[in-house]
Amino acid sequence: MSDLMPLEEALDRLLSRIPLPSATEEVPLGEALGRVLAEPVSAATDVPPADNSSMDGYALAGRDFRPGEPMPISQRIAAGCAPEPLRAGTAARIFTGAEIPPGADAVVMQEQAEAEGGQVRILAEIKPGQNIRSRGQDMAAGTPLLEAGVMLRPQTLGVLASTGIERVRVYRRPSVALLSTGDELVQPGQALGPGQIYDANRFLLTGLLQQAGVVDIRPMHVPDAAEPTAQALREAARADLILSSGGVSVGEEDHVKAQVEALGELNIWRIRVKPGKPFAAGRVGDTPFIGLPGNPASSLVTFCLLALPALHRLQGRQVQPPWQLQLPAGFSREQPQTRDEFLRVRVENGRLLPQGNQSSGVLSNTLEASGLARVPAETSVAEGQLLTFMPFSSLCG
Ligand SMILES: Nc1nc2c(c(=O)[nH]1)N[C@H]1C(S)=C(S)[C@@H](COP(=O)(O)OP(=O)(O)OC[C@H]3O[C@@H](n4cnc5c(N)ncnc54)[C@H](O)[C@@H]3O)O[C@H]1N2
Ligand code: MOO
Repeated sequence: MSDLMPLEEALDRLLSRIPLPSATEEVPLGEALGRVLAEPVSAATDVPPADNSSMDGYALAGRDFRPGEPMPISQRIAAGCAPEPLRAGTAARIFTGAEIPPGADAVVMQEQAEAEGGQVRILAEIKPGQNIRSRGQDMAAGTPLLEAGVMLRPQTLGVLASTGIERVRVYRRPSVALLSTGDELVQPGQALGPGQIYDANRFLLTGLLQQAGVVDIRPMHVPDAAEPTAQALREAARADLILSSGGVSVGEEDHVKAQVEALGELNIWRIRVKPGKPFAAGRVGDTPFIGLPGNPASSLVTFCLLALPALHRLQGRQVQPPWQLQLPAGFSREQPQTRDEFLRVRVENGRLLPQGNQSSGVLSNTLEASGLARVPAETSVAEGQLLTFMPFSSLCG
């Protein structure tokens, strides 16, 4: 099994051959969710743009304050209003989010004050600056906020909006040709004939691609024959990436590998990963090609570990390793494997438990599994031993 490529080497090799996007476009903030920034962004304004109150209460100047003595209320400042300078010896009625009037340096919350007949008595000690959110305390204008390669999440959009940014420059979205190979495949909705199965991978992989931010997905079905495979690959090479499932193993019905070699090159084939050994990658013409094994669990695992980082790079996104937590095994296994194994597991009482049948043809156990646990090659597992756990929420997003 020494001819199998270790996962990390395959990932490095794969990523080194994925081009960054060449084109960018400007989009309004409201359409930017999930897009990848193509240039750095700095704060356009101070946030908040002016000192403002964090409480409903009374704004005053600390030097005018006499404990227990009434002060005249000289103005009322609601959020959204422009305050007048505070008259000496007076307080201003103020509300959360309203601008602090020039001359005031503290806000007393109304629970610590008594107002009557246009006057207010402050019942507590005050500290200069209390209950004031100062101008620029969140961000000062010009503060670098984001680098190119960052994917825009809802909170990122909120931050950009708070500083008044209306449009962002993002990378153009890549297109992906998605090939399901195999004579046995039919689409859900059709009756199954002898020897046929439903094409689970088209939906599994379409979902994973959509979740990864790909919009232009071009699904194709490819029969197990050399010329139709070549034709499909040529057509697929018009997309920015070709992602296929099946047809990469060693049988003479597996045509994908040979046809990729004929139309371009294959630079990864067979990795030290279970499930997913026959994973292949290369190019068709100049278009990157990623060939996932046909077994659905093998497709899922190799998509998460290899295709997703490649897609991130293709989108211009910084490639980050998935979350990796060390959790104790809730099982033991004496028989070591020759490949690094990625078990579909659930977490119960903080322990990792393999979920159901781990055959690479079984996908239904992912309904209850919450992620993958890695068992290194040539290693047995003792109960309580720490294993690396990667939640699906981080692996597939
Ligand atoms: N003699 C050997 N045979 C196999 C080896 C090997 O080393 N020597 N490796 C096995 C391993 S491991 C895997 S994984 C599979 C992968 O084979 P392929 O990638 O060529 O995939 P296929 O043969 O086309 O299909 C495998 C399996 O998955 C089913 N399948 C395929 N596509 C879909 C789909 N879209 N939806 C649902 N199921 C799909 C297909 O019917 C097969 O049952 O090879 C082993 N063989
Ligand atoms: O390496 Mo294969 O994916 O297990 O059945």
